[in-house]
Amino acid sequence: MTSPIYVALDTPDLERAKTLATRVKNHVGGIKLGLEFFAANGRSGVKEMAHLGLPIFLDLKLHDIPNTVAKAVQALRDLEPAVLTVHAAGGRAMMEDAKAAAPTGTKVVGVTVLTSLDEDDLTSIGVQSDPHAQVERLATLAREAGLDGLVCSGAEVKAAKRLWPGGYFVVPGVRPVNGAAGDQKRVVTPRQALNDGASILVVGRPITGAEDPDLAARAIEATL
Ligand SMILES: O=C(O)c1cc(=O)[nH]c(=O)n1[C@@H]1O[C@H](COP(=O)(O)O)[C@@H](O)[C@H]1O
Repeated sequence: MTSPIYVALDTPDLERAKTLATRVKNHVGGIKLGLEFFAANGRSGVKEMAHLGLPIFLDLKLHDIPNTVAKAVQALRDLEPAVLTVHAAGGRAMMEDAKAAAPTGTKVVGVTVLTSLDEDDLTSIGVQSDPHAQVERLATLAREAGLDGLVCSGAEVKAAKRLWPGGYFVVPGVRPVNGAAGDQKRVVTPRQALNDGASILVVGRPITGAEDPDLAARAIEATL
C-alpha cells in the first residue's frame, strides 16, 4: 500500500531537500514543496525534485484576485503537481478559476484554517467562528466551487468529511505521541487523523528534524 505520508521538505537548500527525499523515499507516498523551497529554488527546483520519481505536492497557498491566481496556476501547469493548494478564504470565484486553470491530474485543495491558528487568532482577524465552524463553512464553499478537497487539522477532518464524503482531505500539523508541537496549535496523531478520514498526512519536522529521518518516517508509518 502506498504510504499516505507526504513529507514536507521545508528548506531553501535544494541539495538538502534531495538528500532528505532520497533517505525517506521508501516510507513516504510523496513530497511536499512549499513556500520556503519555492522561494529559493523556483520552478527549476521543483523539476529537479520531480526526477526522484515521487508525487509532488506543491504547496504555494495561492490567495489573490481570481485572475491573478488563475494565471499563476496556468504558469505552473507544466509542473503537473499531484496536489496544489489555494486559500479557501480567497472565495468561490478564485477557487473556481484556480481549478479551471489546473491540469486535470492535479488535485486542487483549499486551505481552510491554518493549523497554527486557534480561536483567539481567528477573533483577532475578525472571524467570529471557532476553527471548527470556520472549517465547515469553507469546506462547503470549496466543494461548491468544484475543488477536489481541502486542508484542515485532524481536529476537523471528521466533520469536513461528513459534509463532503467524496472530498480529498489533507491533514498537516500531525504529531506522533509526545512529538513537539512547535508553532502548531490544533495537533492530532497521524493515526487519529487517518481514522477520522484524512486522505493524506503532511509531516515535516517530526521527520526532517529527526537525527535519522528514515527511521522517523518508518516509526510513524508503523503507527498507521
Ligand atoms: O498546506 C499545508 O500543507 C499546511 C496547512 C496548514 O494549515 N498547516 C500546515 O502546517 N501546513 C504545512 O504543513 C507542514 C507542517 O510541517 P511540520 O509542522 O513541520 O510537520 C508545513 O510545510 C506547513 O506549511
